[in-house]
Amino acid sequence: MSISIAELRGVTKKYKVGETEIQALNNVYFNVTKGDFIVVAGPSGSGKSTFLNILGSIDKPTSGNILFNGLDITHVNLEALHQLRLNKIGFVFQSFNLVPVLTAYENVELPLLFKNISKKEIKERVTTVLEKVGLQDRMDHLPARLSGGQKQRVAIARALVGNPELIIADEPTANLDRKTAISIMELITKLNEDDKVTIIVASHDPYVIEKAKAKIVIQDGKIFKEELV
Ligand SMILES: Nc1ncnc2c1ncn2[C@@H]1O[C@H](COP(=O)(O)OP(=O)(O)OP(=O)(O)O)[C@@H](O)[C@H]1O
Repeated sequence: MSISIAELRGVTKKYKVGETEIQALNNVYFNVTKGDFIVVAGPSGSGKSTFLNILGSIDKPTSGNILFNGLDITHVNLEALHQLRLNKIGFVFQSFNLVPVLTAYENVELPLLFKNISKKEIKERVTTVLEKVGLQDRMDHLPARLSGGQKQRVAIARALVGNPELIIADEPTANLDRKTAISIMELITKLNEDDKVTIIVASHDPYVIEKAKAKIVIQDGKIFKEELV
């Protein structure tokens, strides 16, 4: 039986820009289940980031419901959403979003500082996850002294360090050269295959699409195609 991690039920998202209303998502139903590795494709501006942000509770829908682990979280308070993101979801962004004045180690450590975990355990977890992404010899480097691929590995380590149930990656290879993009996707694929991490990733990149186990396409705010890759 498949276990639901995150689910959208009839989700619509509208943005207002001056007098104009933009409908970024239009009555979307979708369920991410445990162990999935889904790629979200679709043209620029079709609603991929909006879809991921709502799935990851970074953003709220205009109407419709969001469930996480089967519980309706549409109307829970900000503190509960913060705890959900901290404990259950890891985010990876196209532009890495690292804190420039913190080292690789400190960037990965950051989410754990909001949790009640001993210093010893924090050190063990940060070191283990940085080793997993192959950065054991770059822990003390500031982001400015890392390559694009290394920065994205730090971001992946930061997303993983809290042992999340779901990793959401928004165009994780878009700012990387081909070779680096391939090594980042190999890492993400391995996380899904070996550690059974549930992954949903937005991308136009054919290599990313090829690696995923399933694909959905969003166009004009609707999911119009769902197929196994
Ligand atoms: N904060 C916002 N305010 C107003 N309009 C927005 C906002 N965020 C997104 N939009 C609009 O919503 C639509 C969907 O945008 P979204 O970023 O979700 O698309 P996308 O598929 O991720 O695009 P891309 O592939 O270019 O990143 C677009 O028309 C965009 O201009």
